[in-house]
Amino acid sequence: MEVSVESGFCSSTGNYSSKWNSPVLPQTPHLSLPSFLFSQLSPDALLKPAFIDAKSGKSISYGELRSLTNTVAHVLHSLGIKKGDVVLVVAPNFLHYPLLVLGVMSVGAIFSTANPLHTRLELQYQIQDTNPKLILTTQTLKSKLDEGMGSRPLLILLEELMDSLLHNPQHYPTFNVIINQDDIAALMYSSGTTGKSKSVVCLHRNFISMSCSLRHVWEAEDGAFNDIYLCVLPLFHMFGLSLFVCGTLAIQSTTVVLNKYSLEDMLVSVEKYKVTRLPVVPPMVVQLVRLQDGVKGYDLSSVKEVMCSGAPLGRVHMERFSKCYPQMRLSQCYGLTETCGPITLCNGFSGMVHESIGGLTPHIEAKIVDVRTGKPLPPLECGELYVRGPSVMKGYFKDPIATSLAIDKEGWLQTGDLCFIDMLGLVYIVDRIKELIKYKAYQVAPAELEEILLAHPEISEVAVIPYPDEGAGEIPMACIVKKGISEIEEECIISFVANKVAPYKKIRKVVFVDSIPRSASGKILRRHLKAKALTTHQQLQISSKL
Ligand SMILES: CC(C)(COP(=O)(O)OP(=O)(O)OC[C@H]1O[C@@H](n2cnc3c(N)ncnc32)[C@H](O)[C@@H]1OP(=O)(O)O)[C@@H](O)C(=O)NCCC(=O)NCCSC(=O)/C=C/c1ccc(O)cc1
Repeated sequence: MEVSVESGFCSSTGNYSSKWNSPVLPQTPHLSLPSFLFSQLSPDALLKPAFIDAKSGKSISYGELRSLTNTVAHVLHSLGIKKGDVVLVVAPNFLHYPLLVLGVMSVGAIFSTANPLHTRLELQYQIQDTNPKLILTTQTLKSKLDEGMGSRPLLILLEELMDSLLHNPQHYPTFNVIINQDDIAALMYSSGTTGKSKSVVCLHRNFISMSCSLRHVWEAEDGAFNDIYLCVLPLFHMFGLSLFVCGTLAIQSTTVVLNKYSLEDMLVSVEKYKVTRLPVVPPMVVQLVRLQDGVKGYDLSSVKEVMCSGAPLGRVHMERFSKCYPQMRLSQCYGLTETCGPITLCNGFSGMVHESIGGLTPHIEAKIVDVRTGKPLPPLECGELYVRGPSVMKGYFKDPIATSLAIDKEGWLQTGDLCFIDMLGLVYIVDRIKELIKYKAYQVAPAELEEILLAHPEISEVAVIPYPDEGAGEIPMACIVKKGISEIEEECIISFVANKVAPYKKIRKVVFVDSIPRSASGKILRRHLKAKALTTHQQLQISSKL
């Protein structure tokens, strides 16, 4: 076999392998993510803060995290939660969020999340899909969950649960239940490459390998144990969850948790806690560049690295960022909910790797597949990125068809991203093939909005596509074919959708078209439409200015 040391490409298989040597993954079948993480705890870490609340400064040490995780497992058990039950958490970030994740997993239950911005209908869809036995939510969000639900799962307020846990500490024996690496640890939502949002089945094995891999890569950097991370990313999505539950806990560093993102709160926290590593999504980089002068009052000298992911970051923004903040390394990484966290990272590569999303992480293999022939391609040639490895999801929950479309018999996951890999093994994203809009790095599934719009009596055909936007990356735009003599206007369409979806999914632009271009099999030709809609919209803008 001819494997290039530089690129990791094997000319006989057509596969790329990671350039990292692979950390040994635990082989014992009986292992959960929490028990794995706590088994690795060094005595030095026990008194060290694992998480700090940015606003109040309250913290939770590694020792407390371990004992409270055990307490949560006992409390959930006493509430009747058993192995395999789903526990849904609907909440924004808060100090004890990771504790809940670990507590739910320790009882053998399945952790599931929802964006607190979701509407009642969106939450209902998720509840019907995964049938949780228990919902944990906040006082503010409760009303969205307890009205109009059919057979109601048990609902507990997080404020009350946390209050009783923290103010009546009890010493429980170590909770004992057999959890296998192949048991389900979490159900997280993603729309994948096509269709509506689906529940991704993540096994303990997936998260354990993610932890091993992040630890292996991050520990290669100096002073990883002393790093201070700032968590401004939502923990209810995989990017945040994987970094701050699998990654930072594995290297036993400290994470400062911000409940709600604002640029100012982020800067205050960086200065106050001397944050060294800052994982972000592109809109935050854009804001940092835009408000460069406003940033001057803050001491950001502690920041070594800004890690950006979740959506593509434009070259212009990267260059501007590097000019404004020369002391900070801006790196990109890449992952999907389906890969249970990042599968490329820039660590280990020196120099300017800005435009790349980094190299494959340990144990991850890739293939660049020619979209027409299906054949694997060598370095510098562009095709769809396929990935394989121990952190790749088991599949979509109770959806064997979607699973078989996403993962082939050899275990390759189709990412829906058009990429190439260079001679050094660095991966570059060129375009997106999948039907997906990324608004502020949140996933918006066109199919979901199209279904809502088609129910409008004055709409005969519709396609929802991404429209470029500097601040948000992309915004959802509806291309509408009106029915008969309808005179429906843009505002009507925007407000028709607005109250049915979370704010980040709103339609923010509309173009009226004569027809929706389709392939012979009836599939919407989105690429074609995107180009057409862009020009139509730009022409409209020009004529309105004249
Ligand atoms: C911090 C952001 C960048 C900006 O926040 P924001 O400006 O406050 O807006 P929100 O996102 O909170 O809210 C969206 C909209 O809802 C509005 N909103 C807000 N709260 C309200 C309210 N209570 N009432 C009504 N309106 C409201 C809010 O104003 C806003 O509207 P608009 O101003 O018109 O844009 C926020 O969008 C954000 O956290 N985005 C990141 C999303 C994210 O984590 N994405 C990753 C998904 S997981 C995945 O796909 C990939 C996994 C992955 C794995 C590994 C990797 O390496 C990489 C990736």
